[in-house]
Amino acid sequence: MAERGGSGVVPLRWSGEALWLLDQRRLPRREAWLRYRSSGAVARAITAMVVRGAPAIGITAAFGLVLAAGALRRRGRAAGLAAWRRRAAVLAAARPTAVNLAWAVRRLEARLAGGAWATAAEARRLLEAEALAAWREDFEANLAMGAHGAALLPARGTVLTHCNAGALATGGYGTALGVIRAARAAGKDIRVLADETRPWLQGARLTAWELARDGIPVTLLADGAAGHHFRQGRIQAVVVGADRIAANGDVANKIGTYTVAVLARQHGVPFYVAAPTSTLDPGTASGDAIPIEERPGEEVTACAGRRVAPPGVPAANPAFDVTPAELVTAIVTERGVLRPPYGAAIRRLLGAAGGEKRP
Ligand SMILES: CSC[C@@H](O)[C@@H](O)C(=O)COP(=O)(O)O
Repeated sequence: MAERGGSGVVPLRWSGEALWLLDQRRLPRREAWLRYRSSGAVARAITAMVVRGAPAIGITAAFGLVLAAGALRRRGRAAGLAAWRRRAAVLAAARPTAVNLAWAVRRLEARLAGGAWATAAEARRLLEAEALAAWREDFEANLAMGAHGAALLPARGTVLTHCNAGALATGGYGTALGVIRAARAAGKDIRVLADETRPWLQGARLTAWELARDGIPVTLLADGAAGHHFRQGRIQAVVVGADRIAANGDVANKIGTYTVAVLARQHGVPFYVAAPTSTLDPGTASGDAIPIEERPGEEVTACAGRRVAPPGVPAANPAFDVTPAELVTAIVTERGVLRPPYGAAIRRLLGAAGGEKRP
C-alpha cells in the first residue's frame, strides 16, 4: 500500500488496485477509510468532500485517472483514448475552483500521449507511475515550502490560518500548516489561531485535529472573531493556502479568506499564501475569471446535520472567494518566495521551469 506521511496524517492510500480515501467529513470523530475502484466514484467523492483541499483533490484525481484506464481496453487506440478522456472530463469537473484537478488531468494525459504503450495494462502502469510521482512531488513541494515559509515567520508569535491547508489537504505535511510545522521544527515559538471555517468547519474539525496531534498550540475562533483578535494586536502573521492563483497573483481560497486579508491589511499584519506551483494558473488573467464553486444552501442553513435556519429561508453558499494580489504580502512556493508585482514574478518562476509550467 503506497502511503506518504508527514506528521503521520495522509488523506489517501493507493493499493495498486484501489484508492482509499480518509473520509474527512467524519473527522475528527471517526477515522474511516473508503475504498474506490472507479473514476466515476472518485469524482463523486471529490464533489461530496470525502477528500478536499486543492492539492489532495489533484492527486486523488490522478489516481482516478489510473482507475479510468479500463476504458483503454476498447478496440482501437483512438476509441479507447476518447473513452478515457470522457472519464477524465468528469473528474476535472468534480469541483470547479481548484485548478489542481485540470492540472492532474493534463499531466496524466501528457504521460499517455508521450509514453510507449500498446495495451491497456501497459497504459495503466504508465498512469500509475505518473500518479505516484505527482503525489511524491507534492509531498516534497510541501517540505520545500515549509522551509521557505518558516523563514518569514517571527521567532515568537501567533499565526492565524483559515480553513485547512494541512496534510489532509495535500499529499502530506501541508502548505500553510507545512509552513507552521517547519517554523516549529526550526525552534520558533509559534501558536496558531484557527478560524472555524463555516460551513464545513475545516478549521474546527481538521486544522485543530492535525495541530493537536502534532502538539502545536492551537486555539479555535468563530469566523467572525478574527477582527477582534487583530484589533487586540494578538496576530503577528496570517498564512493560508490557495485553490488557484491567477496570472496576476489574485488568490482564490476558502470563503472568508478575503475578509481575513482585508483585516490583515487594516492592522499592518503580513498576509502570506503558501501554494505549490501546481496551483498557479497562468492561463487565467485575474481573479475575476476564476470560477467560484456554488454549493448547496443546505450546507449553510444546517449545522452538523441539523437545520438551524427557519424553514423556507434560503442561503447563498459560495465555497471560495478571491483575495486581490495587492493584499498578499508574499506567495510561498516550493521554488521560493514570490513578492509583488506577482505577474512578473509568476512569469519568471514558470519561465525558469523551462518555459512551460505544465507537462
Ligand atoms: C492546501 S489546501 C488549499 C486550499 O485548497 C484550502 O485552503 C481550501 O480552501 C480548501 O477548501 P475545501 O472546500 O475544503 O476543498
